Amino acid sequence: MDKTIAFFGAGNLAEAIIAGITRTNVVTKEQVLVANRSDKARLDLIAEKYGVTCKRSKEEMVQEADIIILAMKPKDAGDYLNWLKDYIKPHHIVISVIAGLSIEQMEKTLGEDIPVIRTMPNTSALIGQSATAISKGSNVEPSQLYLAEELFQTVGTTKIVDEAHMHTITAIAGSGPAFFYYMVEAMENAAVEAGLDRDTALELLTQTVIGAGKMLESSGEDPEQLRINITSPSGTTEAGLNQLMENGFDKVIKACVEGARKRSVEITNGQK
Ligand SMILES: NC(=O)C1=CN([C@@H]2O[C@H](COP(=O)(O)OP(=O)(O)OC[C@H]3O[C@@H](n4cnc5c(N)ncnc54)[C@H](O)[C@@H]3O)[C@@H](O)[C@H]2O)C=CC1
Ligand SMILES: O=C(O)[C@@H]1CCC=N1
Repeated sequence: MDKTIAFFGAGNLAEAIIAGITRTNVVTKEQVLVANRSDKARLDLIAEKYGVTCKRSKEEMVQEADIIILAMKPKDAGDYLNWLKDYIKPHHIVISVIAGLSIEQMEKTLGEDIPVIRTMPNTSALIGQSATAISKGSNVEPSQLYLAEELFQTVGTTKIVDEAHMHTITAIAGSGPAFFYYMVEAMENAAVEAGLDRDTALELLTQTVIGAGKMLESSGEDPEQLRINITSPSGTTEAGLNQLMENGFDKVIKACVEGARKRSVEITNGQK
């Protein structure tokens, strides 16, 4: 890809994407420019680890960039967009990974003529396994959308979606890995309480999650059928599932997804 990519924000998510795009050589390291607001040590670490360029001024970065990636927290996005609007040109493509920041909000500040793309990746980008949803603004050419897909395909799979679904997608795919990690933590703790050593528990759980994910991906069965296949009548799985059902698992998960989704709506509405 003959494009220069400027990251504004060098946090966890930016690092995951930088790791992916530098690993796959979709652009050269020199074509990746990174800025952070204040944490210089963090920037030095990113420069050392990935060989990307972290020494340009923010103004120079915008001038050199073809693609500008917004990777700061939602609360910092407004100030940054207000700054960017004086430097941005219609040849730039702006890609946001920020939860709750709408295309309308970006276009309103930057101008209707600026191509703006909203995405929702997750931190599995670090190992090339993100599930990234992508929505395009009103001024995005098919070739520009393709470029965004190409970029995020270096860190996993991509799916073009209607922006209206971004709140839900942020809950299940952006935040989603954290919910699975929490479930693994809970299962690990339960196994340890029952006397298994932590390392063995985590090793077995990790492969169990990987195996289940790969079955979902490639067995051709839906999750319900895969669950049924494991559940022998009067067996151990049935006994465990009964506990989940009796203790309101479905309700808890629904509340979890709804809580995350609602928070995304609140962020869009400017709530702290
Ligand atoms: N962490 C995750 O799993 C995911 C995060 N996101 C989104 O990615 C964004 C970043 O999240 P994290 O990386 O977790 O946050 P983080 O807090 O680790 O990193 C954000 C960085 O942006 C920097 N920053 C703030 N204002 C800046 C500016 N004007 N110019 C340059 N840098 C600036 C901060 O100094 C900080 O280092 C958030 O908006 C979040 O909604 C999206 C999907 C998943
Ligand atoms: O928790 C957050 O707000 C971000 C967005 C999706 C995942 N992490």
